[in-house]
Amino acid sequence: MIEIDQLTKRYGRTLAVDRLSFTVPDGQVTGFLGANGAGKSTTLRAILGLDRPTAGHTLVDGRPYVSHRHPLRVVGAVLDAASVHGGRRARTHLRALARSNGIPAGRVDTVLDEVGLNAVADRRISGLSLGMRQRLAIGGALLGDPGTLIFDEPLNGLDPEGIRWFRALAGRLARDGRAVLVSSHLMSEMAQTADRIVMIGSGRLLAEESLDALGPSLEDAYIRLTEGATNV
Ligand SMILES: Nc1ncnc2c1ncn2[C@@H]1O[C@H](COP(=O)(O)OP(=O)(O)OP(=O)(O)O)[C@@H](O)[C@H]1O
Repeated sequence: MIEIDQLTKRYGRTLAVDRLSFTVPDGQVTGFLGANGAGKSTTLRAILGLDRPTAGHTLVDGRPYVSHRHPLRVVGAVLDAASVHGGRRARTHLRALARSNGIPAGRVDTVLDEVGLNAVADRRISGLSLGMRQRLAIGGALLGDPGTLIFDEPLNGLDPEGIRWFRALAGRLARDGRAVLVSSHLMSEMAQTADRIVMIGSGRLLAEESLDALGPSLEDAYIRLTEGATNV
């Protein structure tokens, strides 16, 4: 579970996030929506301790992310799949990640299976397609079997079958009791993936609602709610 409480982040004169509060509860997929520059990445970075808030705080399972002894076992996150690269083989990459986080090596094969990369596990990452690297990054997030998952634009590079696979995976992770936060610009996809929606504009909360409460068209709700935000 993630709790964001009055999170504020200022970069010089830019107020990227402005007294933002919302919750990502266990057992549901929460879709995180906002226009370019609305403050989504800043919020995700704050949750993961990569950005220090100007004010307010973020908690994962009741504690700041950085205070968890083995963070990868608490939160799995994919912020930028393209950042997984290089000459290592996919399996070796996951093994190294497991080792450095005190995760049993046996988990690697389970995860490779889960993300559908068994057949290419011994290929070098540099030779994998963007979609395969996306799956590998998702595998890294699943490795510690965490109770909370954060996916930033996870559908980039995935083909239609990959998108369907991700949708099923997110649903399964939530049904197993995990808190799942997914940011995406793809409204139709969000409408099929999320149970609830958090929408932000200009760093402020615009809506935190169940998908059903936002009406029959998520896209219409998004346009309606973001119209007032200055940076749309
Ligand atoms: N390191 C930084 N230094 C200065 N300004 C920043 C920095 N990071 C983000 N910003 C600014 O903060 C605001 C929010 O940016 P952020 O990347 O969080 O938005 P976003 O919703 O993730 O956008 P996108 O969908 O385009 O990724 C923007 O005005 C951005 O220019």
